[in-house]
Amino acid sequence: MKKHILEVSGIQKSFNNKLLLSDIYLKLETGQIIGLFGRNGSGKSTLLKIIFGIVPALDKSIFVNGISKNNASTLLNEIGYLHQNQFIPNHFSVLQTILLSVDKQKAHFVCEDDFLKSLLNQKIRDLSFGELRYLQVKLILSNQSKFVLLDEPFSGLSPKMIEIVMLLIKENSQEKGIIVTDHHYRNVIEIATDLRILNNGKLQVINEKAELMQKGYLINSAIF
Ligand SMILES: Nc1ncnc2c1ncn2[C@@H]1O[C@H](COP(=O)(O)OP(=O)(O)OP(=O)(O)O)[C@@H](O)[C@H]1O
Repeated sequence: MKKHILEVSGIQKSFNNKLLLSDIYLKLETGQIIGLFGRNGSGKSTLLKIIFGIVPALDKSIFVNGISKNNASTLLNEIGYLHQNQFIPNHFSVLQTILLSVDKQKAHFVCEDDFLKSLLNQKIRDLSFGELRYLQVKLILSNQSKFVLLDEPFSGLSPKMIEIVMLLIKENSQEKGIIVTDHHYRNVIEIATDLRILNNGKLQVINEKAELMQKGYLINSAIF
C-alpha cells in the first residue's frame, strides 16, 4: 500500500465577524479514518468545504505528499467530497451516473453492487433518500482520489445500510485517508482510527470517549 499524506494548516474562518474556525491544522494519511465531531453549527461542514476548496480561507496551506496544492483545481483528483446535499442531476439514470462518475473498471464493480444492481435503470429523481445517499457514498469511495471527506454519510440510511456503509468506508481506508463527520457517533467511533472534535473554533484530539462528554458533545448519560 502506497501511503499518501494530506496536510492542511492555517485555516481561519469567520462569518459575519464571528470567528468559526481558528488556526486549524489537520493531517490525514492513507489508512486513517478520522471521526470528526462537534456540536451543531461548530463548523464541521465548513471545515470540510475549506479543505476541498469550495469555501475560501485566505491563509490556508494545503500539501499532498509534501507538494503544495494551494490552487484548488489541482486538488480535484486528490480529494473526494460527499456533500450533505444531492450532487447528481435528477434526470440521470443510476447507470449513467455510475458511468460518468468512475472509470470503466470501477463502474463494472459498482454496477454489481448488491443494493444498486436492481436500481440501474431508475432515474435519480425516483430514488428514495437512502438509496440516493448510498449511491453517492459508493461513488465517492470508488473514485481515484487519495483522500475522501464524508459529510454525514449515514444520514437517512437504515441500520442495515449503515452497517454496509461502515464496511465500505473501512475497506476503502486501506487505500485512502478518510474523514467522516456524522452525528451517528457510535458508528463513527466504531470505524474511526482517530477522533477529533471542533470545540470553540479549535480542532482538538479526542483520546478517550469520555472527552466527548467533557467537551459538551455528548450528555453525561450517553451509553457507548
Ligand atoms: N455562507 C455562510 N454565511 C454565513 N454563515 C454561515 C455560512 N456557512 C455556514 N455558516 C454558519 O457557520 C456555522 C457553522 O456551519 P456548519 O454547517 O459548518 O456547521 P456544522 O458543524 O457542520 O453543523 P451541523 O452539525 O448542524 O451540520 C453555522 O452557524 C452556520 O450558520
